[in-house]
Amino acid sequence: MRPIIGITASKELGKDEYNVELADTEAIVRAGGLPIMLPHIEGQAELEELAEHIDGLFLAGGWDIEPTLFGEEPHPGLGVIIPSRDRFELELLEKVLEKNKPVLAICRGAQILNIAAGGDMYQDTPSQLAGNLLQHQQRAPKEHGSHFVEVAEGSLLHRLTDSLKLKVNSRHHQSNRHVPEHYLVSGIASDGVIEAIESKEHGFALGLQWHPENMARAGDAASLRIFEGFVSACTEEGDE
Ligand SMILES: NCCCC(=O)O
Repeated sequence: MRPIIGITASKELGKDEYNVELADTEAIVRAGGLPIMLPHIEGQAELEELAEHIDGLFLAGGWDIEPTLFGEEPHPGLGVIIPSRDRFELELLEKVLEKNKPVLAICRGAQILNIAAGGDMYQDTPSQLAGNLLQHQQRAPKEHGSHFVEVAEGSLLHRLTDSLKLKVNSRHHQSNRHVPEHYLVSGIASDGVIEAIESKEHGFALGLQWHPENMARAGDAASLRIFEGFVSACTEEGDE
């Protein structure tokens, strides 16, 4: 059986509808998984059942994150937030990780993964992180790899991609700041921006600041391997 992979839905401010990116569903299907969209439901019993039904969780990209979730008030550079989505993702993530089911978290998802773990983040990286930053909101096409990421040797990301240096796309203004001890920073850009984190305690809980779903669409080998590794981990978990 193909593993069922829940993709957390995105939502536009003021619109009563959910959406998911085609690139996310396509990358999961191409890797052998069955994607389903997860609306922002509430209720501990409902979330528990949802976590039980899915074989893996894909935390998709999207809007900014409510800063009080990591003990801060809003910075002037904070963008749109959708508190119902933050709440839903954090609660579901906790239940999925409790069950040691695989999690692949993209961009905003990598930030949610870190907040759930007890870390914090820059609300607006360009105005909060000193130094010469790279361009993290590329003007190149979505699938274009525009800067490099140094990958930690022996990490899950290394094993998945078989590479210690990846060229990645970049579309974010927020980023992870402090990452707790039980997580590994497994990818970093040359300006110090954290590009990948992974749990040391779970089989597969990986957060990527870039968008491999767009690069996979264009046939990028490392991105395809990330999705294949994720779906394969979801398959193994489902077979237990
Ligand atoms: N924080 C939401 C993800 C996108 C961004 O960081 O700009």
